[in-house]
Amino acid sequence: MAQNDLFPIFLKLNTLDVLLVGGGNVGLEKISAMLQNSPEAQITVVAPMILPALRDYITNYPQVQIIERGFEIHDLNNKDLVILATDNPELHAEIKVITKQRRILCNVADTPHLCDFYLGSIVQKGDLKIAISTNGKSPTMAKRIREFLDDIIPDNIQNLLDNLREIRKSIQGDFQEKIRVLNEVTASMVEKKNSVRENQNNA
Ligand SMILES: C[C@@]1(CC(=O)O)c2cc3[nH]c(cc4nc(cc5[nH]c(cc(n2)[C@H]1CCC(=O)O)[C@@](C)(CC(=O)O)[C@@H]5CCC(=O)O)C(CC(=O)O)=C4CCC(=O)O)c(CCC(=O)O)c3CC(=O)O
Ligand SMILES: NC(=O)C1=CN([C@@H]2O[C@H](COP(=O)(O)OP(=O)(O)OC[C@H]3O[C@@H](n4cnc5c(N)ncnc54)[C@H](O)[C@@H]3O)[C@@H](O)[C@H]2O)C=CC1
Repeated sequence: MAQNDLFPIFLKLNTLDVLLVGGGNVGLEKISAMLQNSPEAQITVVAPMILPALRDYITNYPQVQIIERGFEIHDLNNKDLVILATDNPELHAEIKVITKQRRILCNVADTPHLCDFYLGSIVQKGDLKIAISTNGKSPTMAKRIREFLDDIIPDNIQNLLDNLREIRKSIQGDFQEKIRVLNEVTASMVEKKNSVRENQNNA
């Protein structure tokens, strides 16, 4: 079976400097994906034309900076991540060469072969966050799975997480003992799934 070789990580965008090149519809999609997840993300947008909807969107995020002009190479200075979202594929290819030389991770919207990383579909329920990727095969399927998971994961999952955090803090004993207690108190979460499976198998 084909395998998804991507390695998911969860970035702290408030501690990184992101450059978004392009401020149109695709730029708006990418910046809202970042800010919905990391409202304090440090983002600079550079583009000669900024979509009014993007300008409106970032009024809630005073740390986001806009530079209204075409991309210049020095825009890459002190950047950790770059997202390219202009309507100029040649420019994307040129910038990608430089980011590679400078070892800055780069996502080129809608151009998988130029990406060092992909954006995922994200389920958010309080502190719980699930990132979904289809290995670039079908972003629409990723979106649908997000909607499905969002629907079935209860909103009060946060209470459960908060309780587990308290239990985690209160357990005495060594590391092994901690793992044993936490496995025990969460066992019912998987037992339920197993019993559904058994019922299905018996049916
Ligand atoms: C490889 C990747 C690279 C990247 O951009 O990071 C990529 C590539 C491409 N997207 C394309 C199109 C669409 N992308 C979306 C939506 C999303 N795309 C996202 C990620 C990714 N898109 C990365 C792989 C993720 C994975 O591994 O699954 C999501 C998950 C995250 C985000 O962008 O925030 C976000 C859903 C967020 C959500 O709602 O949960 C929709 C649907 C819609 O908007 O409703 C469409 C139209 C329908 C369709 O084509 O499916 C095209 C064709 C462009 C063209 O036709 O010209 C390419 C290029 C190609 O495939 O070659
Ligand atoms: N809008 C969409 O949902 C989709 C768009 N695409 C493609 O993606 C590309 C981008 O789409 P949109 O965001 O809708 O286009 P757009 O026209 O709304 O935005 C393009 C942005 O790139 C900026 N730009 C152009 N040259 C630049 C430069 N030298 N430096 C910095 N910024 C520069 C423009 O100022 C503008 O902000 C297009 O090629 C489009 O065909 C593909 C699939 C879907």
